[in-house]
Amino acid sequence: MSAIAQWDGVTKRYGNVVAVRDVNLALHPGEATALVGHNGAGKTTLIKLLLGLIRPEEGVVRVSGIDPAGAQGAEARRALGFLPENVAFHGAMTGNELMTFYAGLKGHSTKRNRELLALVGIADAAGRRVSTYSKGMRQRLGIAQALIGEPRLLLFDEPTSGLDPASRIDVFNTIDMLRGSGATVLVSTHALAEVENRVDRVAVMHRGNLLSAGTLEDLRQGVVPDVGLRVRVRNCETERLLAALPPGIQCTDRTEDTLMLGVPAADKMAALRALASLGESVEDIRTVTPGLEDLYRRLVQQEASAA
Ligand SMILES: Nc1ncnc2c1ncn2[C@@H]1O[C@H](COP(=O)(O)OP(=O)(O)OP(=O)(O)O)[C@@H](O)[C@H]1O
Repeated sequence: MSAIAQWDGVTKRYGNVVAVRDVNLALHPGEATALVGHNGAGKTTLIKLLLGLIRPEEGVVRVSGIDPAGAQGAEARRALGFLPENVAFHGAMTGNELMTFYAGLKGHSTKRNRELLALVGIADAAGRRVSTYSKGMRQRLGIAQALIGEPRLLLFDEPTSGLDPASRIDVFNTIDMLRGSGATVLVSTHALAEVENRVDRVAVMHRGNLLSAGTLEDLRQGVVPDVGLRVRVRNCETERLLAALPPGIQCTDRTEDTLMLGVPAADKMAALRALASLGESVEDIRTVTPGLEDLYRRLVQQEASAA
């Protein structure tokens, strides 16, 4: 599948600070990708590079095959919709006026503006000054302006920061809808649990390095080759059970009545049989699939211990 956007061997420095280092990443048509990482990890820098606002010191950035900071950058940017991290609008203008303004800036017709405002749920407030909007409504307006001109690639920089739970769900529903309509979406976010089932791929940034990129399953394979088992133990017999575990089973965490075990995937059935043979001390066994928060934490830990 050819990429709609890509960073090839990209390094960007601000003075002595290496904001992103040798990043290789591609966005594929029709897919939603979450860009996750701590504050200062380099997420916004990657987005600014795609927008052509900054140039890399090393490597190549392409949007639809075009250098977005080059002579044909304006053409590449026409395919982009962007929601900045801190969306700020002139409070004296109405939603309608702002949409007209942004359509003019982008060189697109205003014909679909009303439809876009309805899509994000603020059509009724379109005639009101933006200074009367709540934070969530401003964010919705930000999404509506990003959708002007039906961009094929949408870049959302922390679209849910500062929003209440209902508005956060709405934002992710909109992302789902865009993805369903065939758009490519890159969403930079700290909301790992919220995003995990809403995107096709995840790219994990840490201190300017891309630690991992792929589907959640790719991340799981790369980070946790073991199967996780949560074993509930009767009568606080954890010590006895630990001593009786066959080799190859690692205890990763424990409480008085629960053991978290890691088992190589190939040995899962053998491990389950061994646990079952320990008799009534074992009250319950559940396999545990690590979520994005867990995977992210482990990736960062791995990086820290390798450094
Ligand atoms: N204009 C700039 N001048 C100097 N340093 C910068 C500039 N922009 C970003 N940086 C630095 O580059 C690094 C990456 O910043 P970036 O904004 O890309 O991170 P981020 O992952 O988007 O962070 P956050 O989640 O806080 O928005 C940080 O160390 C930041 O301080």
